[in-house]
Amino acid sequence: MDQPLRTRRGLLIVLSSPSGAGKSTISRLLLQADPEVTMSISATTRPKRPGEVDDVDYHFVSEAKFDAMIDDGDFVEWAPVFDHRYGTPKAPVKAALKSGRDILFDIDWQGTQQLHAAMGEDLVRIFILPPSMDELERRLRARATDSEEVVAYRMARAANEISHWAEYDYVLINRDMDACLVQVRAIVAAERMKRQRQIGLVPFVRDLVTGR
Ligand SMILES: Nc1nc2c(ncn2[C@@H]2O[C@H](COP(=O)(O)OP(=O)(O)O)[C@@H](O)[C@H]2O)c(=O)[nH]1
Ligand SMILES: Nc1ncnc2c1ncn2[C@@H]1O[C@H](COP(=O)(O)OP(=O)(O)O)[C@@H](O)[C@H]1O
Repeated sequence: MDQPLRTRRGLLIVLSSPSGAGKSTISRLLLQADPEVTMSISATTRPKRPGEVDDVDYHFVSEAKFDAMIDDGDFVEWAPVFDHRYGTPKAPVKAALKSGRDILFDIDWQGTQQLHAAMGEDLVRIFILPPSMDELERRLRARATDSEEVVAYRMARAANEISHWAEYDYVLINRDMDACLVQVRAIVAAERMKRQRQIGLVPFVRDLVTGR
């Protein structure tokens, strides 16, 4: 009898934020905590940072390969960000949704708008704000993966990314990482229940009232 309760459509969960606000960290913690969530691994033309692993953090590809992926219709969305291009491969998204699993996207506001246009119904958009611009800069430096120049460029672009905050369904302030993760998990839990009500509960309620 509990089988229908688990039947639900997969969610498309988007996390966006200015660079350094904490979305990669929150994504990693959510994936560790919740086996029903898979990560969408983007393709990018940006160089690999120290510690990043190809096909785990990103699919690091050449400009020519990225062009070919566009031409082949491999992306559900793609956009230029910080002088590089980033795109979401279509096939893993389809596979996750078909199997009823949720898929998590760490993408910017441009990609979020495109996903919304393509598959808005099951999209859950979460925007992460830093507690202050000073703290954002401190986190970018503390991460110690980017040069001074790259940090300055990302700070200069932060206000533009933040200007899209109101296009999101939920807006969180990442002061404390644990508290922020609790909030993200609460959102995911509530959004799942919404879909269960729409799909999984229909046969359950039918059997309930007919006494089967
Ligand atoms: N539209 C789009 N944006 C992406 C994609 N992958 C990553 N991004 C965004 O590109 C921006 C830069 O990402 P990254 O170079 O990893 O820097 P970080 O945000 O500082 O970790 C971030 O805002 C990401 O959310 C993608 O597939 N599509
Ligand atoms: N709530 C927080 N408090 C303190 N440091 C944080 C917090 N959230 C993230 N960080 C740190 O800030 C840096 C940037 O976080 P990251 O997840 O890489 O950001 P993004 O993916 O948004 O660019 C990392 O060193 C991370 O450990």
